[in-house]
Amino acid sequence: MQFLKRFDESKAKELMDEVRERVEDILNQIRLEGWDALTRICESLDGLAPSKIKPDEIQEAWQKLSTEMKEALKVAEKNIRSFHRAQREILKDFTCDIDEEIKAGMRFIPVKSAAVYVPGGRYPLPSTVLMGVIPAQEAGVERIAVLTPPGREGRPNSVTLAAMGMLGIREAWAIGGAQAIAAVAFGAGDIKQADIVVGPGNAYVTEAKRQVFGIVGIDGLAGPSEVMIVADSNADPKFLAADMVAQLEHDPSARAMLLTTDESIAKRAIGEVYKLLDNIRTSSVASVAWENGGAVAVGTLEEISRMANEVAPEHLELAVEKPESVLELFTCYGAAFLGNYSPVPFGDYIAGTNHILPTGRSAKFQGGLWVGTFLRPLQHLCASKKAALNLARHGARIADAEGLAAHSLSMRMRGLY
Ligand SMILES: NC(=O)c1ccc[n+]([C@@H]2O[C@H](COP(=O)([O-])OP(=O)(O)OC[C@H]3O[C@@H](n4cnc5c(N)ncnc54)[C@H](O)[C@@H]3O)[C@@H](O)[C@H]2O)c1
Ligand SMILES: [Zn+2]
Repeated sequence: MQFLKRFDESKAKELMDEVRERVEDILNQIRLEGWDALTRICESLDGLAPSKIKPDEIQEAWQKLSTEMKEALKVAEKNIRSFHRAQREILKDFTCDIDEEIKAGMRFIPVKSAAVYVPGGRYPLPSTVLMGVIPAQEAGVERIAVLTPPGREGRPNSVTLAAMGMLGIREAWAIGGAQAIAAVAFGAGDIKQADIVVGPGNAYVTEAKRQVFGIVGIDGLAGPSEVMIVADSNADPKFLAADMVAQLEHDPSARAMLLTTDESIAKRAIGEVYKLLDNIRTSSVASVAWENGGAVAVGTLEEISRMANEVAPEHLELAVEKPESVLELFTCYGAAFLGNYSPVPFGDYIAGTNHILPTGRSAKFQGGLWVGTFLRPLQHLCASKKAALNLARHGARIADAEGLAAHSLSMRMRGLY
């Protein structure tokens, strides 16, 4: 691989240590002092006390939304719901015969209570309301609480509220950051503890989810955005540049990597990135992200796929001829976008796939948010009296080897009668 531009990794570790300590402190305060600590932290970070968003306010935001925006959100809802409903359908309860006398099975039962974090620090993200809430609804979760920062005007963005209204959300809180995650992970004031906390966020939010995992469930680690674009001579440098800047504008710590088999495409795409950064409204964020987290390299498709499977990017875009067959080379990514006409933003907003996806190499061990995130696969077993004899004979030997006498007894008793 020949790099034309590399990441600047120098500050990354220091920053992560700082975030880890800061978040640990926030979580401890809220765990020990509840609502009082939550209030103190919200006021100091976002300038406002935590507050409940009334159901009327949510419904009113939906009523007041323009017809065009309503239509856009409806199209997104329809597509996202249809993809996630199809996921629910593949998770069927089943029982199988291990042999004639032993049956085993699984049931998929939803968690009772889920909290969905919707980012809103730098930009309001009404799209994340849809991405977090619809899969929970399709899974059959009873209580869905949404948490989102209050925003500069003191209330969450009106489109974010309208999206909640469209989906019939009744519980929402204007609280952001690690403190929002702590509030639903431990419970605080009137905020009840949730069974699972899902949703993307900045480094603080993501680190908070990592630290509360085990006390509550989490969907995964969906931190600052990343894209890896794989391009051959078929690609359009203007498309490539727009797709890179589309990731970079999310956060100064976002990343965009272009790997191409064609050096001239790489050079032209870099030129287009600088042109865009000169003009685009979000260039103050995107330019910092490009300096720190922009990378461009040229190599063979084999070299590229090897690197991609190590980096495990959140988004993988395949701007190549025959993307469907090239996809087979790639095994670690949150979501893949095939061909020149499936840019990542279609997945961000409207096409149906989820945008809450693993970042920071976590696609090596997890996928993105889906209906299964909210469903617990519960296993059960039923052996007949006849099966017990054989199971006890062999099972007791293993228990005896482990020295677990009551285990052995429990099985042998069943085998005797
Ligand atoms: N991976 C994914 O699936 C995915 C999807 C969408 C968005 N994202 C990411 O979500 C992130 C959204 O970030 P955001 O910052 O705009 O909104 P956010 O809502 O995640 O965070 C805002 C909150 O961070 C807290 N905060 C800010 N500075 C802090 C500090 N110094 N110490 C402690 N807390 C602090 C504040 O309380 C604020 O309310 C972006 O990084 C974006 O890339 C990821
Ligand atoms: Zn995006």
